[in-house]
Amino acid sequence: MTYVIHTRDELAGVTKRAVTRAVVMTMGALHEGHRQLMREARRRGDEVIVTIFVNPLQFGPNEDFDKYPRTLEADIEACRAEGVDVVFAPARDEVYPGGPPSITMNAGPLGEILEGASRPGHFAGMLTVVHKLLMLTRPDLAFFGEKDFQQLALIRRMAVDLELGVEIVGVPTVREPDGLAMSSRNRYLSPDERQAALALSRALREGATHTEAEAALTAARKILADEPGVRVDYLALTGADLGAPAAGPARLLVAARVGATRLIDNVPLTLEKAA
Ligand SMILES: Nc1ncnc2c1ncn2[C@@H]1O[C@H](COP(=O)(O)OP(=O)(O)OP(=O)(O)O)[C@@H](O)[C@H]1O
Ligand SMILES: CC(C)(CO)[C@@H](O)C(=O)[O-]
Ligand code: BAL
Repeated sequence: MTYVIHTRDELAGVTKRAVTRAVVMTMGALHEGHRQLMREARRRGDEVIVTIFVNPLQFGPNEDFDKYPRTLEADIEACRAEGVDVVFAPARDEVYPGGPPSITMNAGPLGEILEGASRPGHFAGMLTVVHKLLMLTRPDLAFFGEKDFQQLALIRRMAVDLELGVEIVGVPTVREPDGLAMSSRNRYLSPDERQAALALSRALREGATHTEAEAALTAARKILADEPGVRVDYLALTGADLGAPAAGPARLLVAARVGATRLIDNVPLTLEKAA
């Protein structure tokens, strides 16, 4: 029997596998946010793979690659507790056997704004390793957190633009009871800095109570300005696709330094009126 097919839906029908494989990519130092991704992956996948790899390619020369927390034993325990089937924790040479790759991803215009403006090359390095890890693990589903909202948008874009044949699933941000977005980098904060860092989620929460763009930004800006321990890198209001804000679903995003630690956060909001 020879099938001749003409549409991508038909192609998906003939290439569909019996088992649904789900992947969660991480840099380790796992917390409840990562565990939520694993639970979603477990719920939708027959097989769950967690990757743990601190990717040198996405760190700038003055960033925290060397001091990034590495807690492999505890991470494996967390994966076990979530019923993960496979933990893939490769060494650098395993991912980049020939040294740094000469062919890499270009993150396009969306990779140049916000995080991309502050961290040149970050998204190209991130997309390159995500693409490699997708090729190595060959999943049907891949789970990423909304905490890294621009990253999630870029990975979705790459999957569509390059026909990667993987469904990218976004998972809402998991927060500490006091509102702080969970992040491996929260470990760097002193008790005073952690207190100051609460201004980020407080500002976003307050901003999101407004339905007019300028009012949302002004409210968030004021809360950030009132916290001397926080140095804002950017506060931005965008459409839900990170484009210009219009009436409807939008996103309020912040990046700031608290001491030496750079944190990001974002929340959804709905605008009645654009800026
Ligand atoms: N609080 C969170 N809620 C939901 N998903 C999260 C949260 N924090 C991280 N993730 C997601 O977990 C995946 C792995 O992220 P990563 O290992 O970089 O953790 P991280 O806490 O974001 O670390 P970092 O502090 O270095 O930014 C990403 O898809 C990221 O968006
Ligand atoms: C997606 C990722 C694992 C790629 O290194 C990283 O950027 C992260 O942990 O968010
Ligand atoms: N959590 C996003 C990866 C990074 O900051 O390098």
